[in-house]
Formats: sequence, C-alpha cells, structure tokens
Amino acid sequence: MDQNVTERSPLLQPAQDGLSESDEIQEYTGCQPEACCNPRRPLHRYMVLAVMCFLSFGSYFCYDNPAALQDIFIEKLGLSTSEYSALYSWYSWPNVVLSMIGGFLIDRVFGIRLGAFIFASFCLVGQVVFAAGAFFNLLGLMYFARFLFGIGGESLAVAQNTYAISWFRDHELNMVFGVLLSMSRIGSTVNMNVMQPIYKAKSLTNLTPPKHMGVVLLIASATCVFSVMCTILLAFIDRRAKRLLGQQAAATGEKIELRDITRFPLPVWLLCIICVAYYVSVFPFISLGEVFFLRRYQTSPDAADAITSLPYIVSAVASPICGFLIDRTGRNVLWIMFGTFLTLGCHICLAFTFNLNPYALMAWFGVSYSIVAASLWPLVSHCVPSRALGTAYGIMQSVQNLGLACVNLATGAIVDAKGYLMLEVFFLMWLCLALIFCSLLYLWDLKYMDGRLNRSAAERHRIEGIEKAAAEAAAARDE
Ligand SMILES: C[C@H](NC(=O)[C@@H](N)CCCCN)C(=O)O
Repeated sequence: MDQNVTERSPLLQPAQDGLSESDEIQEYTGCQPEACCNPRRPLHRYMVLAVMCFLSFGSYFCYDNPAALQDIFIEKLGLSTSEYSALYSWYSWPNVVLSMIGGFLIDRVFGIRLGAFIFASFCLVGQVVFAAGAFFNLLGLMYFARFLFGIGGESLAVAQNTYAISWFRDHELNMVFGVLLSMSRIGSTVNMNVMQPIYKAKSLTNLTPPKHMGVVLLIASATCVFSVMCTILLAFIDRRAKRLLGQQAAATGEKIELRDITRFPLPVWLLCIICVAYYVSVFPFISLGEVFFLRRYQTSPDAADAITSLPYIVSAVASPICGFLIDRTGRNVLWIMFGTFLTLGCHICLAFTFNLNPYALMAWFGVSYSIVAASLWPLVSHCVPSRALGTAYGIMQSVQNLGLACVNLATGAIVDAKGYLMLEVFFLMWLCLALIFCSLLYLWDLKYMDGRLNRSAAERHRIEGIEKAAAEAAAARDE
C-alpha cells in the first residue's frame, strides 16, 4: 500500500478528537456515513456496478450492427456474404494477439482507469470510421474500422472484469459477472431490435443506401459515446474511493509468463479447442441469422432480427440462473457436454426441419448457449494456479478469436457457394468436434486428475477445504 496515500487518507488513521469512523467519513467526504457516496457502503458498490455494466454496452451493441442490418449490407450496399462476413473477421484479427496482452497493457502501460477509457475510445473511433466507410461505400475503410473496433472491444471486457474484481468480494463475483454478461447481452438484444426501425425512419429515406447506412451507424455510435462517458465517471469514482480507502488502483494481476504457457496442463488446451469449436457455431451463425430466417421462414427483416436476437434475450436472463445452478451442482464438464449437445440438436433442427417454430428454436439455442458459457469459462480456474489465470484466459480468447476470424471468412464463402444447408452442416461438424473434445476432457480428468474438473459442488468444497488446510499447515511448518 502506498505510504503517502495512507498518510493522506484519514479513513485509515485512528479517529481524531473522539470522532467515530463514520464522523471521519462525513468530515472527510462531506457526505453522510450511510449515504451512497460512502465507498464503504454496499449501496455505493452497487451504484458503481450500474456504471460498470455500461462499460461494454456500446461494444456489444455495435459488434452486431452488421447482423441487425445484414439484408441492407447485402441487398443495398451490394456486399457478397463473404464480404459481409469479413466484417466480423476483421473484428477478431487484432484480438488474436491483443487478448494475450490486454491485461499487460492495463497493468503495466495505461492503468485500469486510462486503459478502460482508451479501449472504449477505440470502440467509438472504430464505429465512427465504420459509419464513414459505409457513408462513402468504401469496403476497405469499413474493414479497417472493424479492426479498430476490435482493438477496443475485447480489451475493454478485460478492463471491465478487472474493475469488477477490484470492487466486489469473492462471494459476490459470480453474481456480478452474471449481471455484467447479462447487460452485455441486453446491448446485443437492443441492437438487433432497434437498428432496422432506425434504418426505416422516414427522415432518412431520401438518402442513397450507403449514406443512409452511414447515418444509421453514426447514430449507433452514440452507445459507444455513452460507454466512454461511463469510463470517465468510473475513473473518478474509483480514484476517489481508492484515495479514501488508501488502496492502490486495480490491476488484472496478469503476468504474461511464456514459461507458464509451456507448463499448462492438457485440459487447458482441450478447453481452448472446445471453446473455439463451440463459439464458431454461435457468433458466426447469429451474424448470418437475419437473412437465414428471412429466406427460410419468409419473415420480414424486423421479425428475422427479433428471432436472431432471441439467444441474447434468453441468455440475458438464463446466464445468471445457469451460473447459480452450476455453482450449486458442479459437474462442469458434464454441463459443457450437455449444453453443446443441446446446441447440436438445435442446429440439426435448423438444418433439416422447416415446420418448427423459429422463435422456439432460437430460445432453445439461447438456453444451451447460456449453459455452455456458464460452465466453460469458470472451469479454467480449476486447471491453472491463480497467478496464471490471466494468461490462460488470454490464450482461450486468442484461440477463440483466431477461430472466429477464420470461420467467419469460411461461412461467408460457404453461403455464397453452397447455400445455408451446407452452412448448417459446417456448424454441425464443429459442434461434433466440440463434443469429441469434451469427451476427451472428461476421460482425461477421470483418469489423470481424479475427476477434479467434474466434481460435484459438495465434493469440490470438501476437498478444496482439505487442500487449503494442508497448505496452511505446510506454510505454518515452513515458518
Ligand atoms: C463471454 C463470451 N465472450 C466472448 O466470447 C467474447 N470474446 C466475444 C465478444 C463479442 C462481442 N464483443 C460470451 O459472450 O459468451
């Protein structure tokens, strides 16, 4: 802890002149001890969580702007499906590397407050340049814009998670991460349901399609402006609270150690393959969902967007519930297999049936997606020591973005060359690969890790309690 900060902060000094700590807070902060501006109060933390939720709202809202307007991009701006899907690839390319160093940039270069502002600003600049590229119908500029946007998008999520860990305690973190993910899903949902109505606004119809699209994308950048303002507000709140409490600014704690990577156990690499094999059947499918449902079910663009947004709506509600349920039951590997199997069933129905209700299918897709997201990411923390957790997550996001970058290029080419049935078969192949590697993970865990990754919650709490007591006893002996 910084000695200077400690000396300056009266909250850490003994109460002066008989004043209680609460009086000290009131005297120092000018606010009532129980007021929401008191950093020691839970109400203050939950107010901060409200601001934290909007840090990535703009990035999730604008990430799927192309998906919400896919018919316009293809039919009015004349993009092929391959050219359209490349808009998503260009988001992922920078994150093949940046996912590995986002935490390093926050900890060693920018700091959490400036880092969050810079990454949110990259999202804003990327979205404004994207709007300019559409306005002037310059596909290369649109790709460059999505590259800029991608630089901000994933690292902003790292900054958001770092703030969350800094402000909330262990027993609150699962709820907090569930709320943050839900808010991000709401950003995606709002995008999928408002962009078509904005595009159809009467006042814009006199513009040429490219200029029309440019104006609509510029309007969408307002969400990124709001996120940038939230990073500024949160920086002031965080600085004030850390000063009052005499604490250092938050850090990811990520030390990208190459030697850590060489020592990762096989399950980490199996999880990376499961992650990429699963997610390439989710985000690329959603990015192509509007035209798929338009053509498959003869819906309107608005209705197709509403159907495509259902996985996000369902996930906004189901993610915290699945997180709570899986925390209570454990058996994470079986949950990943179950969620992947459900997703496989959903894609089979989307590929080979024509009379099932698309709203029901996509709600089913949202539940299965929520189960996998809630069981997959927490499992990493049971595979590597906490000091290597940031590196492990960086590797997973890096592999995931490499897969998304390549698969988005492939999906566009498949649709242009073979149509949507082959696209669905392509997704089914990836989900079968995910299931195969889930099975390998289960068998490896059973044979070589004593079932550590797939323990029930009760077993995990009991065994980890024993391991913690043994570690403390060993530490005491060493002393
Ligand atoms: C938690 C997980 N997020 C991701 O996989 C991100 N790499 C993708 C972010 C896309 C929009 N910014 C998820 O959304 O399930």
